Amino acid sequence: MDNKPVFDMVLFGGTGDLVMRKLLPSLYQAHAAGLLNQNGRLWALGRKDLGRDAYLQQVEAEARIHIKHAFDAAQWQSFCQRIDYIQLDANDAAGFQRLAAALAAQEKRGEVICYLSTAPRYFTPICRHLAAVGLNGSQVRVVLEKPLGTDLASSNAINDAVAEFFNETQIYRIDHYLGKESVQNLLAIRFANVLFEPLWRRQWIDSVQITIAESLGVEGRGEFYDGTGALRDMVQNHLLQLLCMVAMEPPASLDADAVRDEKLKVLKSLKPLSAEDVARQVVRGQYKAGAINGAPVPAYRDEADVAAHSHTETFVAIKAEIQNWRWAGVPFFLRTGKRMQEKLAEIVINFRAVPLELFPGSAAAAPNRLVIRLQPEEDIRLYLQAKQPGNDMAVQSTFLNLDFCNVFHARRADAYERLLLDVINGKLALFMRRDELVAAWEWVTPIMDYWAANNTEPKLYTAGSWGPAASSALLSKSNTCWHEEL
Ligand SMILES: NC(=O)C1=CN([C@@H]2O[C@H](COP(=O)(O)OP(=O)(O)OC[C@H]3O[C@@H](n4cnc5c(N)ncnc54)[C@H](OP(=O)(O)O)[C@@H]3O)[C@@H](O)[C@H]2O)C=CC1
Ligand SMILES: O=C1O[C@H](COP(=O)(O)O)[C@@H](O)[C@H](O)[C@H]1O
Repeated sequence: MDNKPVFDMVLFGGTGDLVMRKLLPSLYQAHAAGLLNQNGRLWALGRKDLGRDAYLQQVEAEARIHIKHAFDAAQWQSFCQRIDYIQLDANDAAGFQRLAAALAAQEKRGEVICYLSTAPRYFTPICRHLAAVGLNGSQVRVVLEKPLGTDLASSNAINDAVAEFFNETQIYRIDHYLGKESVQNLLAIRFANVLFEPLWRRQWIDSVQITIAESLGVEGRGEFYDGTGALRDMVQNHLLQLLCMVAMEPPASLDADAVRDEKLKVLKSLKPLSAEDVARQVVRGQYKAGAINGAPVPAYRDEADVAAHSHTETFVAIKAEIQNWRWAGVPFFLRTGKRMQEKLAEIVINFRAVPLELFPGSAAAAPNRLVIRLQPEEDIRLYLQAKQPGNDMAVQSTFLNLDFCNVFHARRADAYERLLLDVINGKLALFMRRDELVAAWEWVTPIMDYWAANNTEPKLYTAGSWGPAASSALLSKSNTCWHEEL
């Protein structure tokens, strides 16, 4: 007896990069791990009249690249049994009728999941046409890919359009950072242990850093990126979601709304940034030519489809503050950038110094630090002071290391796999609710406004560095420095 939910997953944008590179490989992994109901089906959609065989040929060529060593020919063949291709243009009702007919012809029917992996301008016609063929009932879920707008008004317009046809509980807004194992582990570390919770507050924490650094550049997405920039691409969503996970109060349960209510409170407690605050507390950067791992890379402005005099930021650092009883006065430093020295995502909790130095023979005792590494590898390090071996009573810094890959040998699911399974299982906790999105846009709006009003030139940084010097200066004003500078 297969107790897993039966589903029909409809992939709008089925020929696109995201489906080929992330969604189908993730679904393949779930299939290979036996996590999908045997009657679960995948319907890939695209405008070309490809036919199933030609589509599958294309998918297999891509899958071999993206699945890499986990590709198994026999598993792949059985996975392909689930896949069909339907020609559909978002603006043409005929394709939706073909889709509805194909779904209706299924012997076993379950949840219908419509994954909108297209540009957001197609969301409205897609939802309208789905409703017209009856595919917006309670058994239908709709997954929305980012970017959900470029500002609050456009985000509201997209959400209003989708809300005309779907209830909030049918809408899954993806932020793939919430699917990362170590982000969820943060909840476990905080709320399944007594050790940290008493210390997790302004009395004991000096500052928090959240970094998402990439060594890649814009990778063929120059046109999209040049109209977007790092603030909209990474800060408004991923970085603020990570901040919520660090700062939220313990939820009453792990139910979707219990978790999302707590995240919303954090977003609403973020101190609004005045124009003066933006000038002082936000660093806008853009990479110039440099080298990554010894190989030369061009300046952002020389990337394909990027305007020659582009002001778009590829780097942002922000000092944020949360105005509530737990966090008042604790700076949260957020940072993201492309073409940084290495790919690295981590959360650093800097604890306060001990009130009295008892070990004068040692170098000044470094305060405790908890470093939660999300990628490239996942681990958690708790930096402590310990006695140096020998006769002197001197201490030195060392760390306890929780290396998850070595501790837990189970297969680690990719973020998209985890989130796709949650959609199939109807779990909304790791998806953004509309009010969270609104609060996040509201908080970044003064930054966008200030940059636009002042035509703020990004500060240039060398590709392969850790960003502009102003980013280090931002922290030194608070008597601290980025983790890698320690
Ligand atoms: N790629 C990534 O890593 C990420 C992408 N995203 C977002 O996901 C969305 C998809 O991205 P990506 O896959 O990279 O984009 P692509 O440009 O690679 O693919 C776009 C897809 O949209 C389809 N499409 C275009 N016009 C229509 C139309 N009129 N009717 C129906 N389908 C149409 C195309 O199908 P065809 O041409 O065959 O008709 C194609 O499958 C974008 O909003 C992107 O910003 C978000 C996070 C990461
Ligand atoms: O959403 C996005 O995220 C990726 C970085 O994701 P990661 O999981 O590889 O850290 C980023 O490259 C892209 O610009 C952005 O749209």
